[in-house]
Formats: sequence, structure tokens, C-alpha cells
Amino acid sequence: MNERVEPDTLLRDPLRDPLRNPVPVAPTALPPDHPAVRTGRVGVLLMNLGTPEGTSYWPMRRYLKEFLSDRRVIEVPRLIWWPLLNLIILTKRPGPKGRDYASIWNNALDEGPLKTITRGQCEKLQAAMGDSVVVDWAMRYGKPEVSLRIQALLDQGCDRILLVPLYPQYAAATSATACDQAFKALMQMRWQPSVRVSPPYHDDPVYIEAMARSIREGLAKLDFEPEVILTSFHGVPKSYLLKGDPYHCQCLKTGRLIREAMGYTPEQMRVTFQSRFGNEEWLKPYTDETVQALAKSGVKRMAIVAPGFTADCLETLEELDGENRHYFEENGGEQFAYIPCLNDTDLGMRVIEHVVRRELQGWV
Ligand SMILES: C=CC1=C(C)c2cc3[nH]c(cc4nc(cc5[nH]c(cc1n2)c(C)c5CCC(=O)O)C(CCC(=O)O)=C4C)c(C)c3C=C
Ligand SMILES: [Fe+2]
Ligand SMILES: [Fe+2]
Repeated sequence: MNERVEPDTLLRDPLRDPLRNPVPVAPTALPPDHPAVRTGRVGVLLMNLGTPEGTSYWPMRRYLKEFLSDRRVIEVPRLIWWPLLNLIILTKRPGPKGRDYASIWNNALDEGPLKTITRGQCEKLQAAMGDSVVVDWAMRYGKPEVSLRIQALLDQGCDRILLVPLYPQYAAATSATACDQAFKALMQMRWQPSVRVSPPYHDDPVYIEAMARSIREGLAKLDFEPEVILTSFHGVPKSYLLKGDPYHCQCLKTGRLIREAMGYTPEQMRVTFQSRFGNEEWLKPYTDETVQALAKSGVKRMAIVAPGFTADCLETLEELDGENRHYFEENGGEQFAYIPCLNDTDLGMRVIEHVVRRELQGWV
């Protein structure tokens, strides 16, 4: 039986449920202090990593403290990590990293690009989905907080919520920690919504095709043809792979599928891992070392693309397009291109909408 009954009526007065009580019954009076009941809608929460509230010392410190205190991100025992973080990293890192953020900051809105782009993705997804769902967005670290945006969805009557970690490849340090944050909020609730989590989409043909088209379009705008293209993914410590995190394998698969879709050899298009942090070994090959080695070996023209990032951010705009361009050029490279992320372009929105519509089946 698919007939929909106005849920508000059911909740306020079960005796009026026409399915259970076809004969009209006198409505039961509601107690005057009966709380408002809002229900019957579906919410979609896009979740990304987060970005500092500003580029000066204190906002940077607050952001780094929240990020680097997450046990899903840093698995070093607390007794060792606490003094390292509080006495060294949080004193030394906010200054230089704040300057890096300042170089990519969206000054018009006074926010990091990750925020601007994620908001754009939310607005465009809402427009594409129409009134069938309420779309919102949140950040795992900083603002807007996951718990507050879940509450906002509940306040609008969403009793079913699809959580969408905006990471094509699953990692405990990204997708899982975003979901932890949502589940932590649910733990406080008397009346929890029903929740679904969208899975990684690292090998989804719609995503692979969007990446391949975006790279082709990016290359078409260049006045040179790269000899090598790197698909660079954010790294994680190698120990996370050894403990069973599927991230490494999902990145390699994405890289291979994009390469095959584009018809390149493994020499022409290679997977590398960037953004190493600390002294531990991370996933290899490292992007920065590869860029330097390519330049030193005589490669003159190269391009980099970052398929693991749904939005451009510090790690792409400053690290790939800035730092790595510099490494290439100072080691003899001549022409370097950074191809932007899918962001909220039509191609990018096609991927997000595809994932969301698929995961909402049966709900809308
Ligand atoms: C130290 C451990 C870190 C792990 C593990 C890690 C994994 C990881 N991160 C992303 C995506 C992003 N990371 C970003 C910035 C960033 N990452 C770390 C550390 C780890 N990341 C730090 C300390 C920072 C802040 C900048 C810095 O101090 O270096 C960003 C950019 C955010 C922005 O505001 O622009 C993204 C995005 C992924 C996908 C990932 C593992 C799969
Ligand atoms: Fe990171
Ligand atoms: Fe692997």
C-alpha cells in the first residue's frame, strides 16, 4: 500500500488514520502543551572537510587543533601526540599555513574556496532536485557544523536524511570521521531521523567520465601538450593502508579508470600522493618527489589533476598549482598546467546529482 497519509495528522491523532480507522471517529483533543511535529520531508547533507574561519593565527590554530585532534586523522597514541601537537605544531604551523591560505583566500566572501565551492554545489543541487528534498551542507571541522545543519534539516520537517561525504574515495580520515560527527549529533536525539550514507563513488562511470571530460577540456585550453599527466591524490600514512583502509586501492582504481578512459599509457598518466605531514612514511609515490624527478629527467611539459578533491582548496590551489609548479620549473621543467577540480561546474554537478538521486531511491 503506497498511499500517503499526511503524517502530521497521523502523529497528532492516530484515531484519524483512515487506513486503520475507515469509519470517522471524533478527533481526540491535543493537549495544549503538545510540541510541534514536523515530519514527512527528505534531507540531503553534503559534507566536506572544513576550512579555517580566517587566515590569522587564532582562527588557524583553532582549525588545526580541531583537525589534528581527530583520532581518525592522527592515530599516534595520545600520550605522544598531545605534547607534540600542543607544544610544537600549534605554535609553529598556524603562521606559515595562514599565509598559504591567504594566497588562495576568497576575499570577496572572506572565506576559503572550499566553503565557497561547497555552498555552490549545495545551491545547484537544490535547484536541480526541486522541492522533493531539502539540500544543505556542512563541514567536518569548523563551520557550518554538522550537528547544527542536521538540526536545521529536522526543523524543516526532514525525518529521513541522506549524508553525502564529498569524497569519491573512502578513507577513515575523511568519510568516516564526517559520518562520526553526524552520528554523534544523532546520539543526542530523542527522535532520530532515518539515515543513509552515500558510498564512495571512486569507480562510478559517471564520475570517471566527468573526470576524463574535464581533463580533456582542460588540456584543450593549453598551448602545449603535456608529456606526463599526474593524477595526484591526498596521501595518508602507509600504516593506514596496512591496517585495512581501502583508500589506497580506491585511488589506484580511479587513476587507472581515468587513464583508460583517456587512452594514455601508465607512463603518460601516473597516480601520485600529495600533502605529506610529519615524519612517518605516507602512500607513495609522493607527488612533489615525482614532479622534481620528472623535471630532472628531462620532461619539459606536464599537467596535474586532483581527482580525489570535489572542490579546489589549499591542497590543490596552493600546493599543486603553486608549490609543485615551482618544483617543476626550478628543476628544468618549462610548461606546467594545473587542471581544476570538478567543483560546481556542470560536470561536477552531474556527478553529485547522480550519486544523490541513486541513493535517494525509495525515499523520493
Ligand atoms: C595529518 C594528517 C592528515 C591526514 C591523514 C589527512 C588526510 C586527508 N585530507 C584530505 C583533504 C584535505 N586536507 C586538507 C588540509 C589539511 N590536511 C591536513 C592533514 C591531514 N590530512 C592538514 C593539517 C591540513 C590543513 C592544512 C595544513 O596545515 O597543511 C584540505 C584543504 C582544506 C582547505 O581549507 O582548503 C583538504 C581538502 C583528504 C582527502 C585526506 C585523506 C584521504
Ligand atoms: Fe588533509
Ligand atoms: Fe591498495
